Amino acid sequence: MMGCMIQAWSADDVRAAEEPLLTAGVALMRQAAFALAVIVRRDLARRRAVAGPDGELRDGSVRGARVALLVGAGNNGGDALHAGAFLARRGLAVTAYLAAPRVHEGGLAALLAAGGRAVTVDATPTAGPAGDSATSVPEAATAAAGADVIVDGLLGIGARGPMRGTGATLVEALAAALADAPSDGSNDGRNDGPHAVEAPPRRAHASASAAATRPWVVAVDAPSGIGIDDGTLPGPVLPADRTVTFGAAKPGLLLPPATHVTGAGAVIDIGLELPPPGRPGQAPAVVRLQDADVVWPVPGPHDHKYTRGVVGVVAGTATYPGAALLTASAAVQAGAGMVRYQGPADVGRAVVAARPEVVTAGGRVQAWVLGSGLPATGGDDGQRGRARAALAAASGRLAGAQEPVPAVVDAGALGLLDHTCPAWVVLTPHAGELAALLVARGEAVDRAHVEAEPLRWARRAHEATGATVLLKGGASVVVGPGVVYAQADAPGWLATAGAGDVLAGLLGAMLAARAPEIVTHPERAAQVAAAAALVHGRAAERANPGGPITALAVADAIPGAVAALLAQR
Ligand SMILES: NC(=O)C1=CN([C@@H]2O[C@H](COP(=O)(O)OP(=O)(O)OC[C@H]3O[C@@H](n4cnc5c(N)ncnc54)[C@H](OP(=O)(O)O)[C@@H]3O)[C@@H](O)[C@H]2O)[C@@H](O)CC1
Ligand SMILES: Nc1ncnc2c1ncn2[C@@H]1O[C@H](COP(=O)(O)OP(=O)(O)O)[C@@H](O)[C@H]1O
Ligand SMILES: [K+]
Repeated sequence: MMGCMIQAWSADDVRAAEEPLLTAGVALMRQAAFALAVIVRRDLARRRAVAGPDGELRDGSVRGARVALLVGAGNNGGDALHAGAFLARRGLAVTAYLAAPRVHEGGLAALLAAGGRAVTVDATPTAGPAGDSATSVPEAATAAAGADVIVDGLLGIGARGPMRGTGATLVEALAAALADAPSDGSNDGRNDGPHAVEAPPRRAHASASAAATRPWVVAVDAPSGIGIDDGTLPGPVLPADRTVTFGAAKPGLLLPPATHVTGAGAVIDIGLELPPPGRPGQAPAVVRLQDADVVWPVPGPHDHKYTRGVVGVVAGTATYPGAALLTASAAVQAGAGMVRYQGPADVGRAVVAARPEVVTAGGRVQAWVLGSGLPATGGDDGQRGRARAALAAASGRLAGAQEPVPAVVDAGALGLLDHTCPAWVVLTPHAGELAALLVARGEAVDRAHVEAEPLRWARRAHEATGATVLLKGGASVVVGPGVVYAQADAPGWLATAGAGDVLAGLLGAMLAARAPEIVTHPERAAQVAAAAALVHGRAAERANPGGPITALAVADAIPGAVAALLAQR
């Protein structure tokens, strides 16, 4: 692994990595809790910024700020309690809401000794741990919703299944209470991943409006109740503005849908060795590429159009001619040596009129882009036949044909896969298309199932077809042989017709540029697909930062996005 990609390790691997340190007596929890407290203080100070004499905003005082700790039965609650003790010692008003009959004893003792309060939360209050009082779930939710910051320490990597018990009812009540409170906009909903430790922007603090503003929610290790290893949302979860995670990112922080409730990130180094001692060669469960990880061949003096890669496009029909232009444009803008279009003559003429770089003459190609703008059923039989022939050639199944080459199989071409594919064939379905592909293979699954468990179903599709699978969505999941990538690089504005056609063309150009390498090392196709999702997202952002975009504008923003990535080298 290279660059600065984010590696997420399974809960089991993280535990295995913690074990030797805990055996050696390293105080991992105190390290974790101290880092958590520092980040909570810093985020709070930013949110309470005040204007200095020069008019510049400066971090504000956090003294007296109200901190609500949500504390579960395990060590995740222990982290929250110890962090609360640090914060109480710095003058913050810390109250722990204990959502379990027994909580981490050392953490509770530390909090009480530091001047914090603890309240047992229960529908039918009974005597709780020493030094606390009791409250009902609605009272606790109302009180926590009125705090300046909520620290969610209900469940971490010990979570099994949907959150149960008092923690679950508390989170449900709190989520309802918070939904009514206005946000101050500190978190714009963008998830830059666990390594994005930047503090929220400074906001001028006005006590009247601050009282009405919803609290900043900091998740300890993970938003409690997410599927730590699979990124599912099996039950109640409190969406976080920041997730402070220990030792390494966890898969659920990167994978959809849970990645959308993690907020900003922060991975705290607590000295874990990963892969864990005793598991050499163990790979991270999920990887997220960062800008520096994008491999983009830069042409040199000996290159010519054929070494740069020729992309063959079989996309668009008389009914959906726009897909042809979007796919071909993206391939051109991504720097393909040449783009050859195959399709109905009038569609080809329209493509060439708009993009004179495209040729319609036949010839050798180094990667195919197949199926964008081809309906799943019916439509243009000629175009379907071309796509089927190109897919067979790409897969190496056409007697006497050229060497196999990578292929992107999109939209209507997904239904043409009747054989097992090599992994240099990359499928690019959205959730509905992935469900249809699996239904055709005997699975009982629909779009909603795929959206709820994207990793599971993308993996199933990879296993069923052999192909690399790029499952598109607000965050995209790529599954190839032995690897999983999860990219969340795009603004929501990218959810617009034709955006997927642009991704297909872009990915085709990226595969064509490295075709011989990808066919020799098909496991690398997944990394190229993940990089294409990243570049696609960056281009979308550049197309119109913060506002609506069109698919063609995304294609036209690819050159600038690539230049910006290369300039970071
Ligand atoms: N080891 C260390 O020193 C370090 C650990 N660290 C921290 O520890 C965290 C892991 O701690 P952990 O192993 O105690 O598990 P944790 O996530 O707190 O939950 C376990 C408790 O929850 C319960 N429970 C389970 N599922 C449930 C559900 N669905 N709904 C409701 N309850 C459920 C479960 O009950 P049980 O299943 O046993 O009945 C048990 O009581 C980790 O994320 C990190 O924050 C860091 O400080 C670094 C050093
Ligand atoms: N909410 C979202 N946020 C960011 N990107 C999104 C979102 N929804 C979809 N996308 C991306 O937009 C593209 C849509 O592709 P697709 O569904 O195939 O549309 P089309 O078939 O119209 O081209 C995909 O690349 C997908 O990852
Ligand atoms: K948590």
